[in-house]
Amino acid sequence: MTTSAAPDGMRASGAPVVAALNASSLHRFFHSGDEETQALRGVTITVAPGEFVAVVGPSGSGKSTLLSCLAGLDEPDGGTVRIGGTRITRRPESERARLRARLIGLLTQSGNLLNHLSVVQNIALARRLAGNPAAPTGTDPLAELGLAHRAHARPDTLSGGETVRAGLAVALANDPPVLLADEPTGELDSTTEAQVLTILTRRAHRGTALLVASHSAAVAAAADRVITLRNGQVQ
Ligand SMILES: Nc1ncnc2c1ncn2[C@@H]1O[C@H](COP(=O)(O)OP(=O)(O)OP(=O)(O)O)[C@@H](O)[C@H]1O
Repeated sequence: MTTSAAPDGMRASGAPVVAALNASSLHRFFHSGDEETQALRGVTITVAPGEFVAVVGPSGSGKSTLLSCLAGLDEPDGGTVRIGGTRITRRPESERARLRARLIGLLTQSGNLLNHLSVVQNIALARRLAGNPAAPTGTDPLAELGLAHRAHARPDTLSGGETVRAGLAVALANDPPVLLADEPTGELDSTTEAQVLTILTRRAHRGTALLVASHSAAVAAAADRVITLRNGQVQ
């Protein structure tokens, strides 16, 4: 909620508000032989700091492709992605990886935990990759996620709900301004899903911009805004 009388897109001070995440006219095509799949066809979205946006749409509508492009895991064939004003597209992979480590928390369907490391070692690795070996002050993601007692567990010994929370702890290890999650609650029962959504909502209230791709009605209900993708376009 805003109490300022400043016009849209401006702070009360007159300075422009920088979107946490801005994607402009994203296109992504895949080719296989003579077949072309237009996975993204001109997708433009903006997420403000502290906003929780759900991306919904039928299977194959482009949700995972969109998240990969937003995270800099994949390079779109056209369009631009900016995180907090910093362009992440059209850069070498090494630069995209550096920016991703610093600016984006990412939870993918394949998970973001290395099985040969404990949960706490996975968090430490995420911090080293971002060039932040020390924890951000005042944050202990494991305590926040109710997972302190599983800090030294290997990921393959965790329950489904613990695995998602451990993945979130890694994604949040550097207190990123943007958190992207692909179907984070797909494997969870409704009680555990509600717990994860409470954690995500709390994060948004602390200023993190959240973009969550999901088929779940509960995720859409918890979000501030829902974007529907169909055939690679925002409806
Ligand atoms: N690497 C790839 N090579 C070829 N086609 C791909 C590739 N990745 C995605 N696609 C195609 O792009 C389209 C969008 O796929 P995407 O995985 O983004 O959809 P989605 O909305 O995430 O689906 P789901 O909800 O089932 O996960 C689909 O037609 C898919 O088959």
